[in-house]
Amino acid sequence: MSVRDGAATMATNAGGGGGGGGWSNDPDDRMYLLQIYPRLAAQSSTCCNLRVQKNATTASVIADAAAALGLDPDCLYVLAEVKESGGEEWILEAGDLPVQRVLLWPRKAQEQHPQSFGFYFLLQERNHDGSIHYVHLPPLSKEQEVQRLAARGFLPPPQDDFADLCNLPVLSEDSILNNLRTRFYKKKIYTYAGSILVAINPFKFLPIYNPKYVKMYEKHQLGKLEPHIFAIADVAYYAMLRKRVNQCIVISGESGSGKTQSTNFLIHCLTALSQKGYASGVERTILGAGPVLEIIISRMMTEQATE
Ligand SMILES: Nc1ncnc2c1ncn2[C@@H]1O[C@H](COP(=O)(O)OP(=O)(O)OP(=O)(O)O)[C@@H](O)[C@H]1O
Repeated sequence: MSVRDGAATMATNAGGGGGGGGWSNDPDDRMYLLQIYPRLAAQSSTCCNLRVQKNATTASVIADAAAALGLDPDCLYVLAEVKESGGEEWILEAGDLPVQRVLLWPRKAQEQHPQSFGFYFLLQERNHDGSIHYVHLPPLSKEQEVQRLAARGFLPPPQDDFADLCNLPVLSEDSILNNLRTRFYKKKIYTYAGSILVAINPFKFLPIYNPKYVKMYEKHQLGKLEPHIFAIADVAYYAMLRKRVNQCIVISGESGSGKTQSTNFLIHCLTALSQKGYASGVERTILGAGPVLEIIISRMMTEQATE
């Protein structure tokens, strides 16, 4: 492929990574900005900014880039599309449409594509025997790739903890325990698994059970706020009012895990919700019945086990 006059393109400034916005308002003659980096024997650090139409071919883009960069028109050049995130460098055919490639890149890299974004075009000479020198960029691990894309703003920053275990990118015993541990160290003792609440006993008082929290979780859709036992109480309470059907909250866990304490928090929230006044004699009565109920239930279970 030799350099020839480009039919569809207009060369603008050579040099610098800027180049202004590349999009015209009229969809028919919309111009797209291509930033092309030369990788030549006589290396220059300048980049060439071209404004081209959507149907500009690789051949015409090469011709314009060579003209804009003042390169020898008798030499053979190729245009390579670089996608660092995939460790990929792809030589375009003469008839390929570079703008179509750009439109498949992450949005941020579409209007401006400086090399630092990892998506760009390279202009390089063909070898003397006509062959093309492919360069394989060192492949990135999945983790590195995600980090780089996040650093460049193509992906949201990686989360180090998830309020709902269902959102974990990898679901395994390790990832679940790591997530619960990370949250626990941040004093987040509650985590959802869908509509189930996992609670880890902090063995110390946390200031997250005062009336302000009852109010905050009232009539809130599960999952909208940080996981909390009051959110479970609230969902059960309003489901009972709406459906006019008794609701049941199952609390399970090993001895000392905090079942009694969680029951107390639930009763506290339920009585507050039902009375709309937060000092309640009803709460005291129900809480007082708790130990009696516990003895009855434990007795029933022992009897069942011995039958
Ligand atoms: N959310 C919490 N915040 C502060 N302390 C807690 C919390 N949950 C549990 N605890 C404390 O942990 C201890 C054990 O809790 P609890 O008695 O509720 O466990 P349990 O699961 O009911 O135990 P068992 O099954 O043996 O009756 C208690 O001293 C309790 O105050």
